[in-house]
Formats: sequence, structure tokens, C-alpha cells
Amino acid sequence: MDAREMKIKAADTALSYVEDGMRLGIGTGSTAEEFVRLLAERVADGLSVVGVPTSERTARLCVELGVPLMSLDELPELDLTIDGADEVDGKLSLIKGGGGALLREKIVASASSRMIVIADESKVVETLGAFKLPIEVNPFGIVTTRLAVERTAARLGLSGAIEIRRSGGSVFTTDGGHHILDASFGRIPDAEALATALNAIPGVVEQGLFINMASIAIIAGAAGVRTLKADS
Ligand SMILES: O=C[C@H](O)[C@H](O)[C@H](O)COP(=O)(O)O
Repeated sequence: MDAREMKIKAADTALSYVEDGMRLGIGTGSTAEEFVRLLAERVADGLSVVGVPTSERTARLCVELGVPLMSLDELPELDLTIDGADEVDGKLSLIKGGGGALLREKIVASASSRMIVIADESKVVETLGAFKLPIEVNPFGIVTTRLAVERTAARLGLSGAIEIRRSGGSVFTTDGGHHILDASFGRIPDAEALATALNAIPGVVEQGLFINMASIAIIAGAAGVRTLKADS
């Protein structure tokens, strides 16, 4: 099984958690897009769901494939969100935001009774932090905010390069009009403490640590699909 086949497998397994009439949060990224493609086939066959997309990119794909959408303001409480991740640990703490959608993803996941993560085996880690931690920041005072992130991390014993994300020759801008700092802290032993400390910095809009949000992770690997539960 190649990487794409694993993503499709995980997405297909997640589809079995989707019930008729559900209000669905729909994630962002290559794995979430496989889920959208499979969901669209089920919708074409008569499944009735309404989705709330976590990015403009996901919204465009849903519209193209005929998945009905509403905004989060129209549908402020959701039954289930299905989304990918950049890293997943054994407690189902996540790093997300590799695609820059972390703020909307976190708002949508928080509005949902349940969040299911879909990923291939390469995303599973013992301790979060090999993937650069995305931190969404307000463009105003970004250099000051970067310094504050550096000092805050240092107080927690963390260090490493903190880069302003660029894309196509210019600074990357999120759907919300913010920028992203990618922090190479390495191993993050206390993700909760780091999340709390980063959220207290005025220029930080949100950070990519998703703690106690996912209840299930569906992980596809060469040997098949396994399901991790938050309480196991
Ligand atoms: O901002 C993007 C999201 O958090 C994605 O869910 C995450 O980056 C995983 O994406 P992919 O499935 O493409 O690896």
C-alpha cells in the first residue's frame, strides 16, 4: 500500500462513523480530501449530511463534488468532525496546521461532539514535536510575537528555529488573514503546558497542539487499519 492508498483506507474506515442526518465538520489536507471524495460518493447515493468545512480549500472541493455545506454560524453545533493530522501520539494529542488550517480546524473540532482523526502510520509518534509546530499569529508585530514565542518556549526548556512560513515567494497567509510561525522545538514533553503558555502570548491567535480533542484515531499502515482510542 502506498501513502495515498493508506489515506484512502483511513478515510474509508472513518466513513463508517458517519450517519444519515449528521452535521459534519470536514477537515483540511490530503487525507481529509480523500474523505471528502468518498463522502461525495455516498452523498450521490442518497446519504443526507451537511458539512462545515475547515478551510476555503476544503469548501471548494466539497462544492465541486456536491457535498452540501453550511457555515459554522448557520450550524454552530456539530455531531462529528473528521480531519487529518501531522502527528498523533498515544493519548491522541495532535500536531495540526501543516496546511495552515489549524485555527478553523480547532474551532470546528471544538464545536463537535466528537473528533475522529484519520492518518497513515507515518504520523504516529511516541512524543509530539518532530513535525514543526505551526503557530498562527497576527501579522501586526510578528517579529515581537516571534521573540515572545522564543522566550516562552525557553522558559519551558524548549528551543529551536522559529520560521515565518512562506509560500510561492511570499509570506503565507491563512484563510483568516494571519501568518504562521513554524517552530522546530523538537520533542515536546509537556504539550499541555506549551499550548497554555503559547495561547497567553498576545499576538498568538492559535497554535497547532490539539489536546483532548480527538476521541478516535484511525491509522492505516501496510499491515492494515487500526483504531486508537483516547482512553486506551
Ligand atoms: O492545516 C492542515 C491540517 O492540519 C492537516 O489536517 C494536516 O496538515 C494533515 O494534512 P495531510 O493529511 O495532508 O498530511
